[in-house]
Amino acid sequence: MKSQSEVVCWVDNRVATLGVRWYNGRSNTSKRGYMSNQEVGLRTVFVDNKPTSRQLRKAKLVVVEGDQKGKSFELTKSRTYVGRSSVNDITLKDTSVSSTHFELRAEEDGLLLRDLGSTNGTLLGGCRVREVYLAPNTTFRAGNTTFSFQPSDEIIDIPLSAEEHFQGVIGRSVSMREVFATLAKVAPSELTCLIEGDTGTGKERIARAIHDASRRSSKPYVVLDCSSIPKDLMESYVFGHEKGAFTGAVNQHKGAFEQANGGTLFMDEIGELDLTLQPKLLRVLENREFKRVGGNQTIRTDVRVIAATNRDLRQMVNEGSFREDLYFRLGVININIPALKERREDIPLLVESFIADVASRRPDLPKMRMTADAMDMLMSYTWPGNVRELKNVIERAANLANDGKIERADLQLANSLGPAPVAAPQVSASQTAGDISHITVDLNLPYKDGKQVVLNAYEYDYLKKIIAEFDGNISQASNEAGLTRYHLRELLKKHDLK
Ligand SMILES: Nc1ncnc2c1ncn2[C@@H]1O[C@H](COP(=O)(O)OP(=O)(O)OP(=O)(O)O)[C@@H](O)[C@H]1O
Repeated sequence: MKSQSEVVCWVDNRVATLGVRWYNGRSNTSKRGYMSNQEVGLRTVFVDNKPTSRQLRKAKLVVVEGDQKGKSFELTKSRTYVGRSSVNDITLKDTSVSSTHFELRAEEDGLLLRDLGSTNGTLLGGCRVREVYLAPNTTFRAGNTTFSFQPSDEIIDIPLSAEEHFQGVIGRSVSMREVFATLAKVAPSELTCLIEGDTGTGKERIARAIHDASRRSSKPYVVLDCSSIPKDLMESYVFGHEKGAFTGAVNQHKGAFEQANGGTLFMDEIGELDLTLQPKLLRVLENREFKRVGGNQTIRTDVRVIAATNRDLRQMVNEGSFREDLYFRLGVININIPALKERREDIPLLVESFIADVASRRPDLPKMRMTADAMDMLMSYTWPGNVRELKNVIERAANLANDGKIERADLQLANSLGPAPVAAPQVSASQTAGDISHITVDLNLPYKDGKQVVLNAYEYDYLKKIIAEFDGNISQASNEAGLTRYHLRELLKKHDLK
């Protein structure tokens, strides 16, 4: 049996192997060195085997054909969105270009050009491409505009945190160290933040960490989950109401802004905020004042707002279901949390912390340890429910383990490809909304976690069926599902079904 430290060490070796894969095609020495002149994209700089910073090569997109011929756009971020809508980093005038047409993502392997489900496609060498790494001076076309990709000599340094945690948020991956470095700078400021990431990636945890590391830490921290509040009560939840403002308003009520006065208001699932309320929220963010529902008095407020979403707000703006001005106002600082499967190096550390967590709550349980075989399974699983799912798997396994030894079977993961076995909802035509007798409700899980388990299983089965039905044709499947091609592709990717 391996001791815990051996397991961690083994995982470190495993991470090193992954590292070699990331740096594929380059010499091993480059892992510790600096970016060479030929390289584009991102490069992580290691000192004493620890990632210390990232280097990003600046580049330009030059329009070589089309209405904007001769125009040049700078690429200075690790992710750049391009399209017709002003919500993008680069806005084009070409009407044959989609609202958000493609993105350019700086990665360790180079600069990735990714079509985002555009109508007219992205073409390189006459072929329609979905994803391709660009070589310097490559030309490609979107709509009637042809671009040339031209790297520059300049390098931008992106700092990484030396720590493997920030206010209780854990991670040792390069992407989380980058998030921690941003949080350290952003938390003491008064800036509004928008946290984006899939469900269960830790957005709420991070919002709390920002509050705890801010000057407001001794003041209230109020959470408002926009997805769980009935539409007609939302305004009252946010701004409060006066007695008699509507039927049932028997007393005056202080809303989230008043409750959070002096502190932080975390608005979770901001994408669910009704369109009619969005201008009112924008006004408070700009003027710091509001009125209760049914009230005439203007109330001043001193609240820092942190919003989070697992939906693609840019897409929602393009579709008209989220206001562009509010999107920009909330995203003064954008924090993007990657899915767990994109930062598997974090898993051992998270596991260690979740095991310690169970141990502190259950001193009656024997000392727990994870077998290398079980850790191997955790490292290769797809984690559609992200860190929340990992936490629940560990919690359950700790209770099932024999003599504290957590083995593969205790994890109850179906395999390394699909979601954990759960009672998936079988909805028949005769079932009415609200009839959930066919779903097993597990009261051992908090509401959000239980809901996610069912949702994951539903998504997985739905995607498998719809893709099989249309023989893998994304356009037809997305039409039938009422999803954009981009959204469907993202869901397939989330469940490793593409
Ligand atoms: N990096 C992390 N370190 C420690 N715990 C984490 C981390 N990320 C997530 N968690 C834990 O995982 C669980 C889910 O996290 P959280 O609720 O913050 O996710 P979320 O992204 O806000 O989910 P949703 O989109 O469903 O609201 C929580 O118990 C949280 O404490």
